[in-house]
Amino acid sequence: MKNKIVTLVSPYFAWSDFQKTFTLLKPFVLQYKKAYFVLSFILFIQIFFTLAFAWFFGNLTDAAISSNLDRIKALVPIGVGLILLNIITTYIYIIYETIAINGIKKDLKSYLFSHILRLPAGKLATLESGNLLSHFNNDIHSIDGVIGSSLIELIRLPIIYIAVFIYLYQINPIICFVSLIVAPLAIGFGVFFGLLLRRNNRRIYTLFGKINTILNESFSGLTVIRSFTLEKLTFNKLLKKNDELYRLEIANSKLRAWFFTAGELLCSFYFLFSLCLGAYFVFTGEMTVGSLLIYVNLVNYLVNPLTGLAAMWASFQRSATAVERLSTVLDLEPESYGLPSYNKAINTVSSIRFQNVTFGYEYNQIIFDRFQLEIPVEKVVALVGPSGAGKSTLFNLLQGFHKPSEGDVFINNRSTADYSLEELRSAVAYVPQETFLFSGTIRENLQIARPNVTEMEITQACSQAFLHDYIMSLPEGYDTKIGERGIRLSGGQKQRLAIARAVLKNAPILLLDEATSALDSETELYVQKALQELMKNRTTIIIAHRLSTIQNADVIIAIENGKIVQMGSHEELLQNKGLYEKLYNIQYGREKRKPFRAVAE
Ligand SMILES: Nc1ncnc2c1ncn2[C@@H]1O[C@H](COP(=O)(O)OP(=O)(O)OP(=O)(O)O)[C@@H](O)[C@H]1O
Repeated sequence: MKNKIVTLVSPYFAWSDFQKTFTLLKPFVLQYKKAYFVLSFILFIQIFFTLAFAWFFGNLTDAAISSNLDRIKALVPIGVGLILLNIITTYIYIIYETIAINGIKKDLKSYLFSHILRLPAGKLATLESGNLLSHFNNDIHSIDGVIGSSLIELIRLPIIYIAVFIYLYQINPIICFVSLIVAPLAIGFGVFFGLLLRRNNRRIYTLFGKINTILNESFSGLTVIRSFTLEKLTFNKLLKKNDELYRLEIANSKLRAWFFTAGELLCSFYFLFSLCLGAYFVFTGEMTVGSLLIYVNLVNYLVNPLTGLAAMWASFQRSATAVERLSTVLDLEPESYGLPSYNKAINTVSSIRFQNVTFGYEYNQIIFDRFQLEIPVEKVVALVGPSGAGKSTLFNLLQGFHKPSEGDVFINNRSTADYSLEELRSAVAYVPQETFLFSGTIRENLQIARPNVTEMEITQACSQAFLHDYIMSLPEGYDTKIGERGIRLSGGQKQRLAIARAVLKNAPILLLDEATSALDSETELYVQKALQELMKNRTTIIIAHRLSTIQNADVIIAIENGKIVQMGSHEELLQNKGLYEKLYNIQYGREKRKPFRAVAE
């Protein structure tokens, strides 16, 4: 039986929830301890006001009934003073509460973003982009339950309950004791509804994430949606989730309505009961009318704190769900302590070596098994092989995006694990298959290559990438906006912009992931020329999809299933009947050998 109850309750209530929530938020809350100190101080003043106002009304009533004008005259300035002080403290309270809550949210947002930026590629790949956005847009905004007024209420409500209880006990102990009977009922209600709300909130937050993912994917994959006429399907997918969310929100509001109605009912009955009992005591002469007024003013504080605590519990459950979701990201170990920034510590490269590298992205997956490769420095090395052979994985290992489970990658006879991430990545210029452009101007997209690039370096790099003339033909030149809201660059122009970025980065190692899409021969020629300039005096590794582009490579390495099966020059490999010749024949056919050699001189 006991185990059954534990199993039933544990999804809703776990001590670890409290621990997790407070451990995660503690450092952020401590940053604003001054604000919390002011809020706590005001809290005590407000408790004093609550009692003082009740005392004021009661005494004023008694003074009026006994026609004591002097007493009335003495009480009026006290009432005015209390009102003024109350206004001032309320004002200060609002300001400091905003400072604390928004400050914590701001810090948490920055911390979360920097944490995500520092996560290893493998772990980041497991997180959905929609969920990541949802952490910023929904989860962080839902932590009020543990950092805002609810936290203050947690302190205020028990204190106000005790203070009012003691004060009213002096006036009439019997009515006070009735509140003790109501207390367990009020707390029970709150806990029950709070737990139900928690279950719904979990589902709601998961749906927020899913909806964000659908939206995110739809906007970035709009072309695919259109060409496969997936509009209706995508719309229905969103519609389904949206309906589900709507139903859950309605269910949530019904729960909240039940909860508040039950609380209200309890308070009203208790109020009515105490009023009748009080009226009876006035009738028997055991209480004055003024005392009854004090009672009427304060009696709600004997039940409200209890239902209030329950409401706070419900709000806590909401926040705990949000924290639970945030901790799925924050619990992941980042790969560096600080945020990497450009740091060119490796100026020249004397050796690059993969030594006994064993690696798989997932547990039990083996892509490389004791892989050995020495990359000749300041040469052009081309990697060829069928899809899935492991070419991109070699790039990932060299840049430290993933770490080998055994063995090591060495640069200048030093393990890449011993370089900081910023040293390692600043030594590599990577030209990906698809160039990513940030929204902003052409200049801004080039400036990201390295800090403090000069105007002259930018124009030189663009000239070297055969892009300068085109940029200058645009009305706003280098200030032309590109990216989401700007002009669209063609595939070849994007590639050349990526090459210009690599020229500006001026790193000793160049990694080129050749674009699979074929360019027209003129653009191809420009891209090839730009690349040849870029490759001078650098150690270049190219993943070649179109074999036409690598005939001049110093070494071609053919990889299959994570193993080197051939190595040599274009001519050497063509003469051997092996993987390279097979790939070459698939792409060009024997009869087309001649035109192949004419490209990109
Ligand atoms: N993030 C990942 N998680 C799990 N497996 C992966 C991941 N990335 C790649 N793989 C797997 O690793 C293997 C090697 O992939 P890799 O991308 O290195 O091949 P490739 O030779 O570059 O292929 P392509 O020429 O098609 O780009 C493949 O079987 C692929 O499915």
